[in-house]
This record gives sequence, C-alpha cells and structure tokens, in this order.
Amino acid sequence: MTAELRSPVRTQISGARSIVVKIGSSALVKSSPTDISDGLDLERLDALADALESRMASGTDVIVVSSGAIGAGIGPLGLKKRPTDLATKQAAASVGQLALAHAWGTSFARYGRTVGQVLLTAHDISMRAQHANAQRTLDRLRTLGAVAVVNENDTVATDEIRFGDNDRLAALVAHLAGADALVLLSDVAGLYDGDPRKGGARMIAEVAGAADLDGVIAGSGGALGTGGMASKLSAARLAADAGVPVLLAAASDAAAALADAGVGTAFAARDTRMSARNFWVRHAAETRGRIVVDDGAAAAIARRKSLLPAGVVGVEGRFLGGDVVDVVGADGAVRARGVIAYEAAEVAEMIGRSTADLPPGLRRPVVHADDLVLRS
Ligand SMILES: Nc1ncnc2c1ncn2[C@@H]1O[C@H](COP(=O)(O)OP(=O)(O)O)[C@@H](O)[C@H]1O
Ligand SMILES: N[C@@H](CCC(=O)OP(=O)(O)O)C(=O)O
Repeated sequence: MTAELRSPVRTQISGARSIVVKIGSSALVKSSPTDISDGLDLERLDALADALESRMASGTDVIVVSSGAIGAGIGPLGLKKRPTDLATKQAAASVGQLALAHAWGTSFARYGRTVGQVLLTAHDISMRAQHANAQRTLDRLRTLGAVAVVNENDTVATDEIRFGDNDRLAALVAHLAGADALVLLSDVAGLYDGDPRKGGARMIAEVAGAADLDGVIAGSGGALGTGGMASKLSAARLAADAGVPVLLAAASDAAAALADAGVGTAFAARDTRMSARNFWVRHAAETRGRIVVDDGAAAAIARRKSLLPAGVVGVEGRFLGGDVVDVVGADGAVRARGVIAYEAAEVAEMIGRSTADLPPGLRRPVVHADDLVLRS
C-alpha cells in the first residue's frame, strides 16, 4: 500500500465502528451490451456479503443500502432494457425488490445472519416523525444482530420527490444512523478526473476538499445505474460536509475496501460533524416557502446572525411556524435554509419593519441564527 493509501482518512474509514455500505445496480445486476435482462449476479452478491460479514465479524455495525430492484425486475417482466417511464420503473422495482431482498437474505443466511428490509422515501426522511422511526428501526435491527438492507421505496415515490438515486439516500442514511463512514461500491475503481470510458482519465486517490475537484468531469452512469458519477460525487460531498468520510471503490474490490480502505477514492470529512437537526434542515427537510431578503440581511446571515424582519423584502409559499423555508437573496439565489418562527401571513405583516415597531408577540427573529443553515 502506498503512503497515500494509508492516509488519515483511510485509517478513519477502516477503523470506523459503524458504516453504511451502498451497492449500486451496476455491481449487482448482470449486464451485457446487448442484453441486460438476465437478473441478479448471485455470485457477486455472495462475495459482497462475505466482505460485509467479515467487517461485521471484526466488530463494525454495517447498514447496507442496496440498489438493483429495477434491474432485477427487468427479466421477470420480459423487458429488454431499463425502463424510463415511472410506472414501468415502479412495476420493475416491485418485482425486483422481492428478488433482491430474497437474495440478500439467502446470502447472509450462510452466516446465520438475519436480514431486515427497510424501504424509505425522501418524504419519510423529510418528516421528523418518520425520520425518527426509521432511526429507531435501524438501531433496533443493529442491536438484534440483524443487518438492515435499505432501498428507496420505489413503488410509492413520485418523480418529484424521489431521492432519484441511492447515493443520496445512502448519504442521508449514514447521517441518520450516526455512521462513522460511508462506502459507495460501484463498477468503477474510484473517481476519475474524466469519464473513464472515454480513455485517458486518471484516478484520484484522495479528495481533501473542493479544490481537489477542480476540472473533474463526473459523467453519467451505465445502462443499469441511475445517477452516474455526478450523483456519487454530490452524495460523497454531502456526507463529507456533514462530517462522514467516504470511500468510493469498485464492488469487485469490496474485500479490500472494507478491510483496510486501501483502494478507491477517499473523501476526507469536515472536522466537525453537523448537528442532526441542522443536517436535516439543510439536506432532508422539504421546504414550504421562500423568504426574500435584502443585501444587508444576506450579509448578516452569512456572518451567522439571526434573520430580522427589517431585512425581509418578500414572502412566498404557505408555511407555519416551525416549517423549513429557503432564504433567498434579491437575485433569487438560495443563501440559507432555516426553521421559520412565524406563519406566512405573520411574516408578510412584518416585512421591512424594525423589531421595536412590532407588537411584543412578533419580536423574535424571523429565523434564529441557531435555526439557519447556510448554503455552502
Ligand atoms: N469521472 C468519473 N469517474 C468515475 N466514473 C465515472 C466518471 N464519469 C462517469 N463515470 C461512470 O459512472 C459509472 C458509475 O455510475 P452508475 O452506473 O450510476 O453506478 P451505480 O449503479 O454503481 O450507482 C461508472 O461505470 C463510470 O463509467
Ligand atoms: N431504488 C432503485 C435504485 C436506483 C439507483 O439509485 O441505482 P444506482 O445508481 O445503481 O445506485 C433500484 O433499486 O433499482
């Protein structure tokens, strides 16, 4: 192993006490250039379960986020390629999820390990009660020694509210479960500076910060994957920003990735972990409206001050106190997200007024600094 492959971030990932491992469709569903309908690759799935079990045997809690439902539904439904319309994708997922869960169950049964299926929608993650329930289920499965196999609940998710790809779901689950690291396993050895299928691209061993991504072209995925490298990159940055280090590696290197993190691309995490509440506000919650602010207020919130009514110039949407809203500048760019203290009609009344002019019940900040999460 080279010095770069023994870096602190790799030590963090190999020593993590709890990890989320996301496995892409490309790693689980058989494919050939002319026919992608021949189902799950059970040999590869067994090899992945072996690597996951070996990491669990060394005392690490593991949550699996497994794609592959749509891919696994293609063959049984007599389709010839990955569907593109929502209804057929959902039908394929409903057929394929059964095969996928069964395959994971059978594979882990070789070790006497029980598997629990957890299907989540973006809406579930955005609602505090469902979010807390999912957290409890994952936690209880862990304490009972079972491995959770998570996927998006494709049959009920609509296009507008989909996670869209499981990379983002995995990053949200990693934070939700308080994991110490996220491992994304795909059909590519790591992040390249350009699409590796085009040739001449070089693999990047480590991403310490945004500067390491200058000039990197993250392209689309293969016939079976959804988001391609762009979605993996954005999920990796989301997790790393929230304090969770990420390893992106090939599923065929799973044993090495899970043993010593000595392969693939490692993304260093920000030093401080974002609080669960701020992470939820920033990445998971559905926003109910927009507060438009003037330049002075935009500058104040950038200095981590509370948003006061005097700086508000417009209100859009229907929201209640406690809902999450976007705070946008006069140019329409989103500057922050935050938990609003008042309902929309009240904020409309407060526009541009100084706090001292307002009745006593309306003198709190519109969004308190503690409830504001800046857009980075
Ligand atoms: N810069 C890049 N670095 C690595 N892979 C890339 C890049 N740009 C595009 N890709 C492609 O992204 C694919 C992985 O994405 P995808 O097919 O969605 O995988 P998965 O099914 O594992 O989620 C790789 O097979 C690769 O060809
Ligand atoms: N929920 C979908 C996941 C789609 C998806 O994100 O696929 P991938 O890009 O392979 O991780 C499925 O199981 O097919």
